[in-house]
Amino acid sequence: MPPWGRVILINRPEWLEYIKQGDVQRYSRGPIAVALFTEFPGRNTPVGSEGAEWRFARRTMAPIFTVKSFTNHVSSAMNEIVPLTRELLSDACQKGVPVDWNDLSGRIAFSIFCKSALDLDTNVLRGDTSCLSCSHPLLDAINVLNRVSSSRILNPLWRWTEKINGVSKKFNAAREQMWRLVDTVIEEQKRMPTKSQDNYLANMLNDPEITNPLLVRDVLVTLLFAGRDNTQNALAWALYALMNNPKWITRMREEAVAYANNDHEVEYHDLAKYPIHLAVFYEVVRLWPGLPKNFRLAMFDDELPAIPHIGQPAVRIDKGDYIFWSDYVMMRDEATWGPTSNDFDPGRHLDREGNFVKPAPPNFIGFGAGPRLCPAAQLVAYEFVACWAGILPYFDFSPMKNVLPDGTRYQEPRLIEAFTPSLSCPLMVDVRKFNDDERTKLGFAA
Ligand code: HEM
Repeated sequence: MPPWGRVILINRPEWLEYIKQGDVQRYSRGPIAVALFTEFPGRNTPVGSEGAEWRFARRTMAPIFTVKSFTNHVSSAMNEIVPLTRELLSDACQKGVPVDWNDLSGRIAFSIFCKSALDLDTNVLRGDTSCLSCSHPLLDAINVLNRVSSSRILNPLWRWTEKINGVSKKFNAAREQMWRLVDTVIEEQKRMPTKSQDNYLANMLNDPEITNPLLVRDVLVTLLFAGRDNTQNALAWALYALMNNPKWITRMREEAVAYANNDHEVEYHDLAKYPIHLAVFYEVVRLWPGLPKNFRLAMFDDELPAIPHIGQPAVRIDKGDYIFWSDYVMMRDEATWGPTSNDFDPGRHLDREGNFVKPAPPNFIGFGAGPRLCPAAQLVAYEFVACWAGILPYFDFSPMKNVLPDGTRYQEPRLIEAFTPSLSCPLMVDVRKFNDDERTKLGFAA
């Protein structure tokens, strides 16, 4: 056995759940992942820390993932951002221009987070399509950091190779830029006593237990990254899957029309009324999970339990072994999900009466399990439902028919090699707005 332990690849959900339940106590991310995450998103975050620091970072983030925050802040952000998205899509229809839904999803996700947690208008999303050609320096910097960080997972020599190929310079410049921008947001919040003191950042700054300014910065960076990236991917893969399975668009639309309210977008407390949307969301996360591949380091000798029903005996684990798995492969495994495991079928999360049946570990591990379970699972489900319920009753989408003057055409996206399940290319779609007759037929009051 090599001195650094064995690398054990697992594909049984029972074992993955076992390891995740032992997270922090018996299994850790290990020094490789911690070194990677220390660079980005930062040392003082749940993803980049272990033990007491991890606990403190989780507690620092907790207020953003409460029902109070969803009800007071996220719902009110959705009331601005969803109508703005509709305005933008209407503008695209009027001008007859296609839209890169992958890019637009990122703008929506980024705007929701900035508005709800920081009370910040970033301008990456406006009511006309001209905003689609403008970027935001923070988004650009995070994109560079994400791409470079994920390439490091498979390159143990990155500290050296990046010096030679110049990538480390690019990474450091992007990180400086991101830190500067985040520090500016923090300073502005501190300077503005009249500004709402009831947002997440203000509360964090007023918390007497949070004395480390680097913690505030790292936590914001993590949330900006996670809040944008995974939400973007879920919205983008959803449209890709839905365009290939239009009957689910019809069902979502019917559900959205049934509960549509002229005064406001879907509110958090109404989430349970949207079983079809929730089933679609969970099916998207099953097929394109938040972290397609992952690993842990065993901190003690241990044993993966026997699985009697498949005749699998227990497996010895030694301190120092690395356990690898792929959520992506496991959640498409026929042995767990049946012969249609690779198909997009939200129906598998609905019972006979059409109630949503939330998939859970061990089979469904799209949000992880155990102590490191994604704290945002409920938040992102709400954002997803509110977005689609606010869009599908008004618009129809189809893969872009024409080829643009610069040669851009509709392409089937693939999963790229990254931390998160990012799309390999723009998702170019044509958008069509329903006219009044069509909307009446859909069930909207005239
Ligand atoms: C569809 C959307 C999302 C999916 C599928 C997803 C998935 C996951 C998964 C699988 C993990 C566990 C990682 C592990 O075990 O190593 C995780 C952790 C985490 N997620 Fe999410 N996530 C999503 C959205 C978000 C959002 C919107 C945020 C923040 C606003 C967020 C914040 C975090 C944080 C901070 C952790 C680290 C938890 C820890 O290590 O204690 N996630 N997420």
